[in-house]
Amino acid sequence: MRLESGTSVILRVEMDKQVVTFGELVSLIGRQGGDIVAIDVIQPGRKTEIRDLTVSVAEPSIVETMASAVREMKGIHLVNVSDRTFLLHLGGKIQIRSKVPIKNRDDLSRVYTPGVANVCLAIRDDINKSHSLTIRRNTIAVVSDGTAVLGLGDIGPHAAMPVMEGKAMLFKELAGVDAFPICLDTKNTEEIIAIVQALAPTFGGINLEDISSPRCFEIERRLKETLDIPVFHDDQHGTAVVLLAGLINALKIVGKDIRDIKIVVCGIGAAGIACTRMLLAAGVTRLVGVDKEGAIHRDIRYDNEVWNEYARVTNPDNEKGRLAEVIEGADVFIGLSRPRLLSNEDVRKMNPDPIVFAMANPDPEISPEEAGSYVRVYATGRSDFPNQLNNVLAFPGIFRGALDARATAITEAMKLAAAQAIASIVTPEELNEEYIIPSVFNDKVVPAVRRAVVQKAINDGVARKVPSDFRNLD
Ligand SMILES: NC(=O)c1ccc[n+]([C@@H]2O[C@H](COP(=O)([O-])OP(=O)(O)OC[C@H]3O[C@@H](n4cnc5c(N)ncnc54)[C@H](O)[C@@H]3O)[C@@H](O)[C@H]2O)c1
Ligand SMILES: O=C(O)C[C@H](O)C(=O)O
Ligand SMILES: [Mg+2]
Repeated sequence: MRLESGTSVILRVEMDKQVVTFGELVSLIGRQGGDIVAIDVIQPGRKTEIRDLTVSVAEPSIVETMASAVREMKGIHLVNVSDRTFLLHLGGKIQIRSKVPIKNRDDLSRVYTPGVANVCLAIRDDINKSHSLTIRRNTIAVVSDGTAVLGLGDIGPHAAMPVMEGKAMLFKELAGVDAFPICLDTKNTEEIIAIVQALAPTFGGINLEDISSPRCFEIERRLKETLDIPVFHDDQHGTAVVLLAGLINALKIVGKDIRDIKIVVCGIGAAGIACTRMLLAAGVTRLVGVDKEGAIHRDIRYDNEVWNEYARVTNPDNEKGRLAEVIEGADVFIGLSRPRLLSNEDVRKMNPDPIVFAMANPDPEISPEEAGSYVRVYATGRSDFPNQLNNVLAFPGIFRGALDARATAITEAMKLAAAQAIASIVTPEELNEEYIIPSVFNDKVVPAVRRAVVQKAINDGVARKVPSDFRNLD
């Protein structure tokens, strides 16, 4: 179990009262470094009793040793150990609620039959009306197959669900978008495409999430071609938007030009490839991609066709070798791979004023302690360090804008404008090493991204509707 420090856990214990007293259990927990802060009797009994003990611990490591000691105690059966995070997940994190009450027959006949039939027929006659007369107007699907969940890898569709529920919460809380998590029990590209196509009438947009590369590219491309609602692979484009926003601001601090710097991108998967594309579009010329086998270069023919294309457009000096070698002389490190791949020794080989964006979740490629003071600007994808570079800064506002404009697609210009909008929220007076990117909780982010996205959707001709705040503007 992953635990935060200074956390509290709940031990559910079944006690055989003929063998052990509660006092003995309390003192054992105390000796192990646990502080019992609450006791709930779950199932009282004369012989055996089940109790939940809320125990506060200073260090996560204490939990394991304390649990083993409790487990070994005669007369005690440790039913389970759960922390607050687990409890928050009981029964899932979201629910569906009606917008109108059904209190009488009249309500019933309008929300359901017979009244509803006229609405159905209106949509049959003009399916565009589904965007205004159904949940499509404000609902998107968050679709995953569980193959690249955070940096945890292929943990399967069931295990992916808490992340997808979390994404749905972020959509709702930050941008008022209703998002429904859908985890598919298939890794088959064709099946995923067919399923999402079949689901499309229910939704105003599709957010693909945590689908591993290279399948994610084909899935997104084909869905974009065939659907008339926006399809957006968040790990690719959401990440690229936020990364560019962060880089624009970090470069202002170190006074370097995007066209002169050397960037090393570690992890050439969904996020790494999309970020590379966006960086090249933004003017980067010296970029080397590194994956498990080392630098991606032009002297190898890769099975992954996307990497062959990657080798063609990156690595101008055709550098070879492992991360520890190609990091030499880099100005920027961008990690979109796995935890703990970059060492302090590696960052010391970088040019002065290095920028390190260690974006693997939940643990970055290098911790802030390991990065040390040599790194000038350090950012991660996490919320518990400064400079959170996380796609959550992008996807809520992007879909808010796309839904409001009833967009048919999310174009390159819409993404670029979103990146600039995010970067511009940090004013020159505010900008510093620990503040290159606005907080997720900065309430200017979603409106700014939405505005930029709607404007570009209109310019690019993908808007089917001009939102009222964009009408009658000079
Ligand atoms: N901060 C953010 O907003 C954000 C957004 C998207 C992804 N991410 C993180 O980026 C990482 C990748 O996500 P993804 O969706 O692109 O997954 P992915 O599976 O498509 O790509 C991961 C890539 O990392 C490579 N890799 C694995 N071990 C490596 C190693 N030792 N050295 C170099 N490369 C290695 C894999 O081969 C793969 O190509 C994850 O940790 C994810 O949490 C962060
Ligand atoms: O979920 C996140 O926090 C970011 C990103 O989508 C990821 O897969 O890591
Ligand atoms: Mg993701």
